[in-house]
Amino acid sequence: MAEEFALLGVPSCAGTHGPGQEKAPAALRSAGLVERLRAAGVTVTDRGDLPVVPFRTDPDHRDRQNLPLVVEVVRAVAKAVGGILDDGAVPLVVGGDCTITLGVLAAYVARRPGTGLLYFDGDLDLSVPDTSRSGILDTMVLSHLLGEGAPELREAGPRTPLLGPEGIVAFGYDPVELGAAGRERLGRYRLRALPCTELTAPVVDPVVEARAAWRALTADHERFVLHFDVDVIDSVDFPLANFPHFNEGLPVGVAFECLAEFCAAPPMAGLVVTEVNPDRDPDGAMVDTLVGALVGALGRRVD
Ligand SMILES: NC(=[NH2+])NCCC[C@H](N)C(=O)O
Repeated sequence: MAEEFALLGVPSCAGTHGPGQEKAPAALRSAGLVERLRAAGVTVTDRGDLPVVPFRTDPDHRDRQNLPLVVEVVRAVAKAVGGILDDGAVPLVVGGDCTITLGVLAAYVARRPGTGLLYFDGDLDLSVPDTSRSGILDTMVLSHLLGEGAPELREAGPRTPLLGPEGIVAFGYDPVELGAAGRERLGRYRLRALPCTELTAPVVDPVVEARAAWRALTADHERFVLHFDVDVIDSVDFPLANFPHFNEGLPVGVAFECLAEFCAAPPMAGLVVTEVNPDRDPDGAMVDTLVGALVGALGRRVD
């Protein structure tokens, strides 16, 4: 039976640095995401959007900004993605900030415990409230998946930790943003994580590395969720992400080739796209290019 994708928009800025990402699901739809996927032979249904959560700061809780709101969105995502999985479809979740991936994993862990996470992101997001300067929760996604940080968030899924370190492979992170606490966690958990700097070295073939990354993850996991944060792309090339990485990250073509490699992998069982900020793209050209890359990547699953 043909694989069916189910598109879910999560227009939330609850856990991030500024406004704009709440417009991403609508922008991707206007750029023809659903129609272009269908034209490429991908079966997709549109499940609509969760409620819009506009950006705000939280001066009363500076180290864990908007925590109750982030938890609410995570729970709503878990419920909606759970429904998609129960229907036998493959979630295609469009954020929204990166905290939504906690909800996606909560849904998988409850139903399909042998699921790993390929974290294709410009940041490792290993901060916790106690040491974070910004208190922005989308910088703390992996730490909460691993069972650290704010109890309300790390305990929002069916088990804590939601994932062990062996359940995660990170790909393309920017070491400049890591910080001392992140470096300590990276070492302590022995996380499998390949920085962007190692992917852009002259002798390295990034697609070969991408293949090795998903294969390593699926050596002991039946399937994986692909988290794709567009901030893994160098902002000089493609300044669409909410949090910029100028002269860091992957060249746009390399990022899209790796995206295609991950998306074509048979064990890829769900895709989350985060940090798309249409305010950074007034003429819509980058959103259009991104839709083309997503369609090309998912189209590779169709024979
Ligand atoms: N997930 C991200 N955008 N991370 C970038 C890190 C940003 C900065 N160090 C902060 O804590 O706010």
